[in-house]
Order: sequence, then C-alpha cells, then structure tokens
Amino acid sequence: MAYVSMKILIVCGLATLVAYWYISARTEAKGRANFARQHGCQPIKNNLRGKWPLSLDLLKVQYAAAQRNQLFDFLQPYFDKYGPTFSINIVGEGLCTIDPANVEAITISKFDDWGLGTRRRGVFPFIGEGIFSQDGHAWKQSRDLIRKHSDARGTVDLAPAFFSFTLGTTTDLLFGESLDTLSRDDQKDFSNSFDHATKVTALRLRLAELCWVYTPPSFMKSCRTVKKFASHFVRRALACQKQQGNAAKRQYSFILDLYEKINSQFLVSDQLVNVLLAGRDTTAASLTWTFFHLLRNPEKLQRLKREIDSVTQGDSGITKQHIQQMPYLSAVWTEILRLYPQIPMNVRFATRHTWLPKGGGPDGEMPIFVPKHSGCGISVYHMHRRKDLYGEDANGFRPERWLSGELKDIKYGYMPFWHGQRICLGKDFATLEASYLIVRLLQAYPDMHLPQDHAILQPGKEKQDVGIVVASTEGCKVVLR
Ligand code: HEM
Repeated sequence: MAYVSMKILIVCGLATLVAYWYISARTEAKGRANFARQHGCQPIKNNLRGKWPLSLDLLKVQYAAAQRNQLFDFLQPYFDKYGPTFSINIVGEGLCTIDPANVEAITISKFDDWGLGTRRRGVFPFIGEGIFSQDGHAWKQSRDLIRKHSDARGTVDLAPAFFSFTLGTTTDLLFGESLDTLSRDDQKDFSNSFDHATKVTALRLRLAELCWVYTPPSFMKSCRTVKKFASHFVRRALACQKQQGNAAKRQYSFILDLYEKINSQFLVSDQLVNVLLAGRDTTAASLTWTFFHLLRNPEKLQRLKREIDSVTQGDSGITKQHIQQMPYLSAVWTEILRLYPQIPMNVRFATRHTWLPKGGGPDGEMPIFVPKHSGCGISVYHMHRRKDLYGEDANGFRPERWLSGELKDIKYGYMPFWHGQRICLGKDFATLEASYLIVRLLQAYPDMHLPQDHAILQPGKEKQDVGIVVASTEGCKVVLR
C-alpha cells in the first residue's frame, strides 16, 4: 500500500513539474511575443547555422582560420552574405551585428539592457575585480575612481620598442614609477607573465560559457606573478605615504587615490592590472600597424614627415600644442584605428528582454526582439570596413578620407574607443602617447624604409594575431637609417 502511494506520489510530483515547466514556458513565450509586438519587432532576416549539431563545424573552420592568422578576412563573407545583423547559433543562440543603429542602442540608448555576461568569468583569474570585469554599481564606482587619472598629462620615459614602450608608459602612469626599479630578471618575468596571461585570457573569452575548460597551470602561475608585482607597487606606494604623508601623492596618485576609496591592497592591485590590460597592448599594436602601413605607402609617409617638419622646425621638444597642429598625423592615427580597432570583436549580453532597431523583417530594416541572456557580438573590425559606409576603398589605407569631410556623418559607424558610458578612459592618453612616439621616431630616423623584397598586401590580407587585440603577426620590419 505504502509502495503504491509512493509511486502515485512520484507520478503526481513529476506531472506537477512537467505542468509547471509547460506553464512557465508558455507564459515566457507569451511575454516575449507581447514584448516583441509592443516594439514592432520582426523575425530576424538572416540566420547563420552550421551543419553539425550545435554548429560545431563553424567553430572548427574558424579555429583553422585563426591558426592561419586570417580570422577576420575569413569572417568577411559571412557579413557579405547575411548582411549587417544576423543570428548565429554556435553552442548557444546569439547575434552578430555591424549596424551603427544597433551599436548606438547597445552602447548608449539601451545601455542598461546590456552587460558583460561571460567576460567576467573569462578574465577573472587574470585581472580579478576591476573596471574591465565589472558591471552595474561596482563598475560605476571603478570608473569614477579611475577617470580622473586617465588624462593625458605628465612626462613619460620613452623606449624604442612599442610593447616595452607602452608597458613602460602605462606602468609609469599607474604604478607611479618605472619598471626599471625592478631587477632585469623581474622585469622579464613580469612582462612574460603579462603576455602569457593576456594570450590565454583571449582564448578563454572566445570560449565564453566554456572558459573553465581552458585554465592551464601556466596561466594561473602567470596571473599570480602579475598580481605579485602589482601588489609590490601598491606596497611601495603605501610605504612612501607612511613616510612622507600626503606628499607621496605626487608620485603615487593613482594607487593612493584608489586605496583611499577602496581601502584594500588586494582590490587596488586588481584595478592596476585591469587598466594595464586596457592600455598596454591596444596602443602598442596600433603603433605597429601605423608604421607597417606608413612604410608601405612612401608618399603618405613623406606627407606626414613634411607636416612634422613644418610644425616642429626640427625641434625635438614636442608638446601637446605641436601635436594639435598636425591634422595629417591625426588622420593617420584615426585611419589605423579604423582598419585595426583594438577591441575588434566585442560582446554584450542582454540583462533583460530588449530589442534592437535593425535586423528584422524581409529587408532587415525592422526591429528585432532580443531575449534576456542573449549575447550580441559587435564586430567593430568589419563595421569599419563596410563599403557602404567608407566607400569602395574601405579596405585601403587612406588617411585623407578623414580630412575631406566625406565621413562627417559617420557617428556610430566609427568606434575604436567604443561609445557611451563605457567609452575608453584612456583615449586621449593613448592618442597623445602614440602621436608623440610617431613624431619622435620620424624625427630620429627620417630615412626609415621597408626592407627590400618585403611583400605589400592589401590591408586585411596580411597575417594578423587576433587575441584580445589585433596585432601584426610579422611585427613591423624596418630599416632604420
Ligand atoms: C589605441 C589604444 C586604445 C584603444 C583602441 C582602446 C579601446 C578601448 C575600448 C574599445 C574600450 C571599451 C571596452 C569594453 O567596454 O568592452 C576601452 C575601455 C577602456 N580603456 Fe581603452 N583603449 C586604448 C588605450 C587605453 C589606455 C592607454 C588606457 C589607460 C591608460 C585605457 C583605459 C581604458 C579603461 C580603463 C577602459 C574601461 C572603461 C569602462 O569599462 O568603463 N585604454 N578601451
């Protein structure tokens, strides 16, 4: 008897569960349909689906393209075929867009409907708690704290190689002192660990929900090493404050201001790593591409040199005012960031049901419904190469396009530094830092040129290392004479 009633109980329990699931699914579907109707959303025009279950075949071919260092060139035909917004189903459902109207919605008018989603899990072992891994209230607090220190100001120590140059300038800005205060071995250890942790983090970000499958011990070791050095600088700043009181702020303002507000050595060192990640490779890779293309376009290089000579009259004491009088230099930098936006593919996740203005209906011009938790990839790289926005030569290096007025209405079609509330805090610092270095290098090596028998390919066809940023696989070879 007891056995029968147990059986009935289980059956009833299961039936209740199934009924609950069915009613919730119906209510959810109805809620979604009402929301979509209210906002005039139409089914999305194009869907990208693979042939294998979970579209794993698409992952496989993308992996192969990345191995050939041609990931973005390989992705271009998808946009040609499916248009500026399409849904994509690899492992889970999501969207991909290069439509400026959708970009505006995600970054500005519907900012609160979107968050970082899986990014936090991917980057957390490396950068921990900080502006690049946070959303909501915590992010706002970090942003307010960091904002005032991101102005382009102060003197920085220069070194010739771009990556060590930007590592030096960014650590100068953040740590309050140069990495030179470390021994040579420690400098190498810090820099190698930073590179390794960045590389693995980029892969983890691509794995999204599955990032936990790729956490090699070498990665965790590198993360620990970077944090160890960041904490070392925090301790030095605090020790200096103990000795000198408020005077220590002259040198260590970034660290001490953060510490005043956060009151945790651990969290301050995490924020340092966050901003270092944001500011180092982005600027270094952009500088590499700048010289890569100037050297392949001697007439543009000459034009830039003429501008530098006429503004500086050969004086090497370059100031911000000098740089502000160089429109062609600004056009070169803007064009490089167009061709190689340094966060080339960024993802946001819907924090609640929302909608985007474009992608639905037969012509893709109607709004589309986006359910809560859906990801939307924005390929800034491909948007910046849209021929309908930039003209037939969208793939070419032509800084002049920024001087002719032809792009005066480009607005959300250009976003190397993002838009809206999460716009890059270091954009002025990066622009000044890069401009300064370009001018000084061209002054120091006016005859620099490309080594003989160097292939000249159209931008986009050259080999690219796509990690968190997009770097040149072959670097930038040059004869400095
Ligand atoms: C060419 C150089 C740079 C480029 C192209 C660039 C680009 C970007 C982009 C696209 C974002 C938005 C990322 C996102 O929200 O997903 C961003 C955020 C950020 N950048 Fe930059 N960046 C550069 C250099 C720098 C430098 C030098 C610093 C600081 C020294 C810096 C500090 C930051 C910070 C703190 C954020 C986070 C803002 C937030 O989430 O509220 N960046 N940057």
